[in-house]
Amino acid sequence: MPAFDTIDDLPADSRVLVRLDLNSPIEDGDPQDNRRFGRHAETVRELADAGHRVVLMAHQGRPGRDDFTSLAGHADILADHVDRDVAFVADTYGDEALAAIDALGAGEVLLLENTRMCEDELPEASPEEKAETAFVATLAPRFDAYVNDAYSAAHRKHASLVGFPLVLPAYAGRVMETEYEANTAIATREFDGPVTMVVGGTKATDVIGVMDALDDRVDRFLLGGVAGELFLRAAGHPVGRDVAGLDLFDEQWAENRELIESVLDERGDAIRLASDLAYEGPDGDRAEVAVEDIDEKTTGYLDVGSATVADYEPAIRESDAVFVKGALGVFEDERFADGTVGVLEAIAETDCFSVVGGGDTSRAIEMYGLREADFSHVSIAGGAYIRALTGEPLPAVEVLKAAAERAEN
Ligand SMILES: Nc1ncnc2c1ncn2[C@@H]1O[C@H](COP(=O)(O)OP(=O)(O)OP(=O)(O)O)[C@@H](O)[C@H]1O
Ligand SMILES: O=C(O)[C@H](O)COP(=O)(O)O
Repeated sequence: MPAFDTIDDLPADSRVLVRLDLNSPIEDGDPQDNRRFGRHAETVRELADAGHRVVLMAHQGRPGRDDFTSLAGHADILADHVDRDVAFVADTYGDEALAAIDALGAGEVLLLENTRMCEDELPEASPEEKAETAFVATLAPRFDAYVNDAYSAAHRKHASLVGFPLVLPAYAGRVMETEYEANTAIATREFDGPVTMVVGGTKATDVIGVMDALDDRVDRFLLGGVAGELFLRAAGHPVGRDVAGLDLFDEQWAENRELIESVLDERGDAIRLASDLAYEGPDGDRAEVAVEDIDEKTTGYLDVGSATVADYEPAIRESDAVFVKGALGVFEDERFADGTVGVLEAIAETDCFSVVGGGDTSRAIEMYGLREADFSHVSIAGGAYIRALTGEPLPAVEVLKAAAERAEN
């Protein structure tokens, strides 16, 4: 039985207020289509097809940043995915919004303005405090139910995520359901064979925390990316040189050195480090070097090498479950995609339970023509995925669970 009620449990002909996560890259002021739209479209379509009146809330960017924009363009992209009209109103809970909500017919869909344009949304606070805001108190009485589909924002204690489910019967949408189940599997499911975690990317501080927390749930960690180079450094290799003016290595090294050394010391037998690395050679081509032959920190490395991929592939094939967090190299540049793509291909070829997480890393799947269907789950969450892996509760999920308990009693 799921931890919360789902849209299967919604009473017929409901007026539903639905929270999505349509937070997207913005280019020249316009939102760019991405996998979040396609995923949420499933929930929206299902609700509209069932004849509910569907009012959507979502956020975009953060106040003060360039990506903080209206959701007008998001409504158009979503409409293409849902294959029906998605009306938009440039208001969150004022008279215009209320009029548009009241005018909505059965099976119709309306998107409200960026929730973060409403003052009550952002400061993080308890569900009880958020439920008392004018935003929640004004909108809630117009609805029969609240649906949360925004798993990827569930680590935030914002009004649209934790306030409404306290005062309305609350349900999980399809994205919330599948993300929750897959992303908590590492902590909750029993697997018959080895559990492997591929660890890479640039946010070394986050993933090292995950490695520390998952210590007893993971049989082997396959390392690459910035985190991998920091572990190589702890093992005595002079690697981790920043290129292109970025500061990815030294600060994270200073911050995590002790933890890295202790994780390596305690779980060294479970940690596989790259045996070779790739860099940009003098003629601009990909060049590789064995880690043993690196004796000076003069080169910036951008991928794991081919011997490392050959070493990681059988480890993946023998696994019963593989979780991916972070890319093994700068896959956006074709020359340095071999590590990330090689590992993803190996996972796709096996029938193990597999979850690929992280907004950037999962982009490699479409960039290099892999099929999402060959993985058990490709997450659309970033920060929430990291927290799920460490077993940290997500506030918006906790309120959904509490709502289900309330409904049962
Ligand atoms: N050696 C390296 N040097 C610099 N960047 C690297 C290296 N290896 C991987 N990367 C970069 O890591 C990025 C992915 O890492 P990130 O930590 O952002 O992971 P993610 O889990 O995909 O993202 P998010 O948390 O944003 O959802 C890729 O864009 C890739 O270019
Ligand atoms: O894009 C995301 O990861 C989520 O929408 C959360 O966005 P935030 O980090 O701005 O809260």
